[in-house]
Amino acid sequence: MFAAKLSKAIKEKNNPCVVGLDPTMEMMPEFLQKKYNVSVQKENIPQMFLEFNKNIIDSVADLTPAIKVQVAFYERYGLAGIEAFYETLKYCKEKDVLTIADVKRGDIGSTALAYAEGLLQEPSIDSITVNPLFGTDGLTPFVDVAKKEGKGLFILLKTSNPSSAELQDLEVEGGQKVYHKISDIIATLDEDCKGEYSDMGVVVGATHPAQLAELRKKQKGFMLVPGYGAQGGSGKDIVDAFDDGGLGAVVNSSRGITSYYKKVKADEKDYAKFAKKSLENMIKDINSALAQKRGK
Ligand SMILES: O=c1ccn([C@@H]2O[C@H](COP(=O)(O)O)[C@@H](O)[C@H]2O)c(=O)[nH]1
Repeated sequence: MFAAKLSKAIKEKNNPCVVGLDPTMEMMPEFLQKKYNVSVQKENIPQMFLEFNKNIIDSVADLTPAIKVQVAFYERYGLAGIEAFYETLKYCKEKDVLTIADVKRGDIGSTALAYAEGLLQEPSIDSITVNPLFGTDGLTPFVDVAKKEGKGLFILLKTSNPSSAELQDLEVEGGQKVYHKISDIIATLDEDCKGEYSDMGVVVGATHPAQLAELRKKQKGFMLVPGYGAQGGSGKDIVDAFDDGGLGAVVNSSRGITSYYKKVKADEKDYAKFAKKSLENMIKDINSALAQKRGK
């Protein structure tokens, strides 16, 4: 059900680009810092983040099929930060935008079930990211709850960071690498999938174009592709994450969108307008790379 909703939203908005809301103090316009008096009242930081996020959501909601919210940037500020995380997710849903809670959870089965129920039974969360390091019995509770709730998973498969090869590319058996083994396990999680795409998706970085192509052929779920923009990925790097109809993947950019006003030295009052501008640039880049691929 999640994958079907995501496909529908991508088609309606003609856009597979996802906005990431990972707020930091450095990202905040000075006028907001003053408004919330955060140099004195640090406890106001989460409320400031929430206002920052809401203005960006208002600005991009018509364009983006989904918004990814990385929990670390909220947990950093304790209970009030966690409240801002959930308020951000709720606001996305009010604006009819699907949500990806980037929580990267994973544990032994009993704990995984607690994580899965806590997150996937929350109405404002449509999908979460999951860490597969515990193997099948650590993944099964997430899969079971996701199926029951009609929610989606994005399971880490080949991450975007420079050191991802240290473990994920280790050779295991018959020339296979660790990420191949993870891919095989994920492929077994939804064998009875009837939809066009499985709700059991994967995360593969935009910084790994060859693996995007390879894993697109093996995986039945949507690909969440982080690493565009701030980490160096571009439209031409990610085209093979998509099927011929331009579906099957969403590409995330966080800092590249929310900090764009700083990059182009725009008036800080216009930060949300420039977030939209950056998203429009990203959409153009990706849609033209996809059109070029189709034209080949
Ligand atoms: O392999 C991964 C998995 C997750 N991420 C997350 O995506 C965003 C990327 O932020 P940018 O500012 O666009 O670089 C961030 O929330 C990461 O935690 C990833 O980058 N790579």
